Amino acid sequence: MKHTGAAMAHPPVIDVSALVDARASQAGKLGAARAIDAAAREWGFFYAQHHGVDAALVDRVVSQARAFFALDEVRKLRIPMSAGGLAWRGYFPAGGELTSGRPDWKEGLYLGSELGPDHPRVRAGVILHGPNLWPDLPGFRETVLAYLDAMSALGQALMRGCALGLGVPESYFAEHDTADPLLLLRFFNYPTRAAPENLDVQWGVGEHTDYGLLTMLWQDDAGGLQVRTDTGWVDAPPIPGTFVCNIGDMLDRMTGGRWRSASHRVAVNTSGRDRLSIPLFFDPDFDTVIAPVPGAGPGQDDSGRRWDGANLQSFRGTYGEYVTAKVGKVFPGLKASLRRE
Ligand SMILES: O=C(O)CCC(=O)C(=O)O
Ligand SMILES: [Fe+2]
Repeated sequence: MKHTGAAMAHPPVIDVSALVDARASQAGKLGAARAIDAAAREWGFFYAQHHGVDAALVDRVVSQARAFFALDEVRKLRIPMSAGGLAWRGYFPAGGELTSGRPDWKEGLYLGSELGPDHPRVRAGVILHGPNLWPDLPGFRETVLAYLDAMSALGQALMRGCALGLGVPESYFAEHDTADPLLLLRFFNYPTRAAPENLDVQWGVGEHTDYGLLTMLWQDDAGGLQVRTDTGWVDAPPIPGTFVCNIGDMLDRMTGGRWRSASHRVAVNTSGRDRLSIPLFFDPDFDTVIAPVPGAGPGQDDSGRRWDGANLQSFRGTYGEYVTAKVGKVFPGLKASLRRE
């Protein structure tokens, strides 16, 4: 796909206020929806501006994330991912995640919807479902849970725009895929200190696509996120007050490839200070059978252009099946615990 008009230096910034404001006009909603459709086709990425998420809440989340990473490693490792089990929660140190087969030079804390031991899916041992592992920091839990709620509402609003952009009723995704969305939240810190020489590190995060519907990312001002386009890699620089949003594999699949689940990566941090990023993955209900949106064309084999060499358009099954196959590759240690089940 060619970029129209003047070449854009980065994915477009879209005013999404009409999608979050209940009093907005239909024309306003359609304007935002068309902009999302164009960006999703051309880039698979856009910046959401005027998104309505309380800036003070975002500041509190950022402060909590910084406070967590500032703890010494021994304290961070009091909540290791190995203690999170199948729920996929907790802390991993730099070098512990292999996004594209090599260790990423980042440390992270995995969080998500808080589900107690009596929740049916937790009882049944369904992966990605369970309680969080909370660090011992005042206000951490309340802040994260409030942020999950606010971002879930934004995710639903953006999905209404996605539906309108695809020419289906605005409630389409809420009715078919996101009545009970899978929400995963990650705090990442990309250290300035160099990786040890014996570790085969090339990226902060290696090239990959996201698995689900829509990712909404807060990033600090250090930079380093890059997006793959038809003509090469392009920076997605920090823009204050926005979330970087990108289309995941499931929206690519459901639109028959009309929308791009674009490859992206993060360069090793050379900014001279640690880089903080906070992606929120807004994904389909675990048990939803992934089906094409009405009017979507037949998907064509896209294995030739995909980073993982997989033909995404041939995927059939539930989102749970898709994501289960993916996560084991990223954390080999947890895959082993999965096999024991
Ligand atoms: O940290 C970032 O900027 C991007 C992280 C990312 O792509 C991911 O976690 O899927
Ligand atoms: Fe990603």
